Amino acid sequence: MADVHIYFGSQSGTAESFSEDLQEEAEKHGIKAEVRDLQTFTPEGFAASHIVIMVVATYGDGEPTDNAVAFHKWVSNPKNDGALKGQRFTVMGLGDMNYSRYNNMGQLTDQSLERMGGIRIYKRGVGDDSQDIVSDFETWREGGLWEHVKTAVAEVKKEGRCVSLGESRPTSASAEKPLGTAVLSLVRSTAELAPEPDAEPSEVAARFYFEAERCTVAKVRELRQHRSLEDGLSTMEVELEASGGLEKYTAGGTLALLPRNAPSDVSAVLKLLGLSEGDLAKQVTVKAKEGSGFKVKKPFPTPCTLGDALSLYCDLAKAPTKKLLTALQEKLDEPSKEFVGKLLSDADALKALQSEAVCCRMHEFWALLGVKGGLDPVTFLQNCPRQRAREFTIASSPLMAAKRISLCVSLTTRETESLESMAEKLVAAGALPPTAVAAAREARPRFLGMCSRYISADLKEGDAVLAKYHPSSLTLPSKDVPIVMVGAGAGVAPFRGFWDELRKGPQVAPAVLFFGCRHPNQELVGISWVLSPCAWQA
Ligand SMILES: Cc1cc2nc3c(=O)[nH]c(=O)nc-3n(C[C@H](O)[C@H](O)[C@H](O)COP(=O)(O)O)c2cc1C
Repeated sequence: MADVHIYFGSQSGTAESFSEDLQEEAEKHGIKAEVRDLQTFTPEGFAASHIVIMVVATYGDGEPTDNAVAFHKWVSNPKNDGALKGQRFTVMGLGDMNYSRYNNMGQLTDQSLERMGGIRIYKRGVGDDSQDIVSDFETWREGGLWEHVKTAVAEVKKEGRCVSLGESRPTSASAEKPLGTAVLSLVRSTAELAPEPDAEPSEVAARFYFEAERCTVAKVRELRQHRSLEDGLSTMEVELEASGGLEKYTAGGTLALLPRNAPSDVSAVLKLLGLSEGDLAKQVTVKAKEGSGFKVKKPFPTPCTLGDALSLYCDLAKAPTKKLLTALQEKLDEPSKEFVGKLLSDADALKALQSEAVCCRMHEFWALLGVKGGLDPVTFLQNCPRQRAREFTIASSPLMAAKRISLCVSLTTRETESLESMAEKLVAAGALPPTAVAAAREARPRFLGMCSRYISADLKEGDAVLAKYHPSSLTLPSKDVPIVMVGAGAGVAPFRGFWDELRKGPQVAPAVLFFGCRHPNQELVGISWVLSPCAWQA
């Protein structure tokens, strides 16, 4: 029975991975900890936890993540005051300083748990995703978290509280069957596929793959006259067929879209796995290690092609995580195995290679270690960091185009810090082999946003994408009042949808839209669709 339950509210996986780190660290401190997804929240189960660590992100406009909606509703209801009497808690909130309701969920959760009778055992942490959220998390954790948790564990034991396993168990979508271990395998064709066990997503990112709508791209259009990926002046208009859950979209809402890795990154990783382009058509399938009668947690929907697994569900634009390195280490040859061991025991060196400043991609990382092939494909697929959907504000209105959703996407790009200089330092420290410096010289010196690169360079009419709609609190005023809208670049997106609403709706008060752009000679196409409705201005 766990001493501590670590609950996470996460949309794109950060809070989830921080929770896993906390669990690992708790074990090192001799504390038994269990990570729980707030998706499985029940009032009885939560109240039965005597010590909780909450890691909660904020979404929308100060709102809970999808998996924390029920929990947030429950803790916000004053009728439940007192329901958590004596529960020990601490909260780590994740947010982004650029949002007006910065870290709202961390703050509200902290206040609510106290109001409900909980005892705060350690200060609330605040992580800012616009700066260095990992450092914020580490600073919070290292400021005395475990000492306070240990004291709380001792207090709870002294009070003689014991948690009955039955009442504290979270519920599960397919709870009837016991949970088995998922084992992936690769088969040559669909004819060789066996029936798969019942399954649920293994992590927050994976839930998106299972729940998103598969929709068709109706149009992709460049909004600038001079398109250049490298100078960052690519802005695209994308139109998607709004099917299924997307049909209820609203202007100003959010569309989350799953990107694909760059084909060159997929090819480079294929070589590392000892496979060729011909193998992309192979099928990835899952079974339960324990046999039939067990359900499993799947990392992504299967059966699927190896091509989809690598380009859609794995994030190949990142250096490997500790989890992937640990899983692959045993099957590596010397001296790569030894260097992986060194990086796993040197947290600073690994963190430097994973940093956003250098943006070392998957194949670039392995090149630094001198690994040219031989990584086990199944271990890689099972443990690779998962691809996250990226969110865009919708730039259309269902009043104008009920079955079409438009997005306006600018390429995100910047120079990276020199991987070569970093490699030199790590070679000098013995964390990388001497060949790493030459390998680092081959790395791409620019960061290109994962989803904006995909949309700018690869997406085309007729393609299928995975997308999910989220409502937003960004709406037009309900009263007929004068409106001023100001948007620069792709930031004009929600106002384009609002403009359409205003043209179709009963508004008589004047409205004006100011559009800002960098180069009058390069952005005429973008301006044309923004300015033409201005003629309507009252
Ligand atoms: C669409 C969207 C809306 C967000 N809204 C807020 C917000 O209102 N307040 C805030 O502090 N952070 C906000 N954030 C930032 C996230 O909370 C932050 O990136 C966090 O690290 C995400 O954690 P997760 O990966 O566990 O979901 C928002 C992020 C996105 C993508």
